[in-house]
Amino acid sequence: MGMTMAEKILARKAGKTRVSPGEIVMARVDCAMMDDILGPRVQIADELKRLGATIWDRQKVVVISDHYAPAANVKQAEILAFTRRWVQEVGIENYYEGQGPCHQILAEKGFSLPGTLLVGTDSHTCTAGAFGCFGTGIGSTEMLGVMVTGQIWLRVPETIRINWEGTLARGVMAKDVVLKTIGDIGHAGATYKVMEFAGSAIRQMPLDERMCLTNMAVEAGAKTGLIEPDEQVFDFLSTIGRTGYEPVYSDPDAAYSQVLSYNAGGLDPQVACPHEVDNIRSVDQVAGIKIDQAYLGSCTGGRFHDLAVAAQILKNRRVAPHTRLLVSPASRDIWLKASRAGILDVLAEAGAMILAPSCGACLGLHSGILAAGERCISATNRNFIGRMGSKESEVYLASPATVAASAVEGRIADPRHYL
Ligand SMILES: CC(C)[C@H](C(=O)O)[C@@H](O)C(=O)O
Ligand code: SF4
Repeated sequence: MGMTMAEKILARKAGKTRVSPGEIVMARVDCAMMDDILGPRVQIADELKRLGATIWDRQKVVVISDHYAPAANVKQAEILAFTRRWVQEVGIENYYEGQGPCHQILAEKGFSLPGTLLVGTDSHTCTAGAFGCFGTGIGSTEMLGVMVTGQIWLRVPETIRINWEGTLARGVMAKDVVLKTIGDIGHAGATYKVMEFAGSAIRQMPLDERMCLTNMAVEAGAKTGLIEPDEQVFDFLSTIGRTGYEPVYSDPDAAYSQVLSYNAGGLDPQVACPHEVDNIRSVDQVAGIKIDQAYLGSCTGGRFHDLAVAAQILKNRRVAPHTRLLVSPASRDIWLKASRAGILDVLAEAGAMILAPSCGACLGLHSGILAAGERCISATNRNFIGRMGSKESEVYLASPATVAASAVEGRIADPRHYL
């Protein structure tokens, strides 16, 4: 019996030749990421001091201040100041602040490497799976253990194989693929499993799009999402000078707990309605619903490809007068690239507010909070009650294309009419 790529990575990290689902292993971590919310200031720094412990390998630790940066109030500013001081004090060189959501930064800086194990104090650490890296979110207590030992115990998850074959229609994006998948299996449909995305539609996707798929795996409860790495991944890593990793691939006779198969050509744009990610409708079922805000951004929907598609739709058009379009590029690099390509100009000319790369509006912390009774269509990954502001606001999740088309009409709209 063969192994899935998740099993192969965990076997490697546990120093074993093979592992099976259900088995508990002690795995060596390749990279440990802490963000500003659940990172050093949530006792990790204090406990390390109390234990008199040192960090197992500072080169393998990355700290990213993204949720609170730039600070919206004194409390956030204090947390950022604490985090900054701490990395200095303990000598962590991999510190990034205000450059964008951590999962995008981990990818850009080459910490999401094929065949490796990455843990982070943020649930969307699964984003790294687009690079063939087993990335998973852990709590702060668990992270304290990793800081001291460099190891973590994990139960080997079962894997669900999700095949998408064929070619997506124009105006249909990875976000639609993942919303459709989660709509079918439910928001707990992959609990503690791996979602392995495969098939010709996935292979055709740019890396930016693949990251949207793996990013949302946790929204179905998955331990991680994975995609077999290919030339696109290797080429990207070589441009940033990362070498020496060893990719893994699933064996043809690997065992899956479930196999789902889809025809990409038949997919319509999808929308997740309030207040659950699996409350899915196709766009034509909800078209016409009035919106107050449209949001393009986050570690799900603020990458270069997302902004480029939105700009195609918004070029020579205007955001509807009663609607706000907010754009937060997912990193400083994306901000610069989009700026140089003229994309930010197109968006701003259409009436968009261009914001700093940050988590801000995605989780209702700052830069775009919703008032009671307001409705937002968002390229992000969560639409829980109150996620982006008031408990009496509503969030609809959709692709960047659908968000852009909706901004033009001021109502939920089908992007295929604009492309
Ligand atoms: C704040 C943080 C713990 C959280 C997460 O883990 O995902 C956040 O990034 C989110 O998207 O809700
Ligand atoms: S989902 Fe939103 S809040 Fe969470 S890491 Fe991504 S951008 Fe930040």
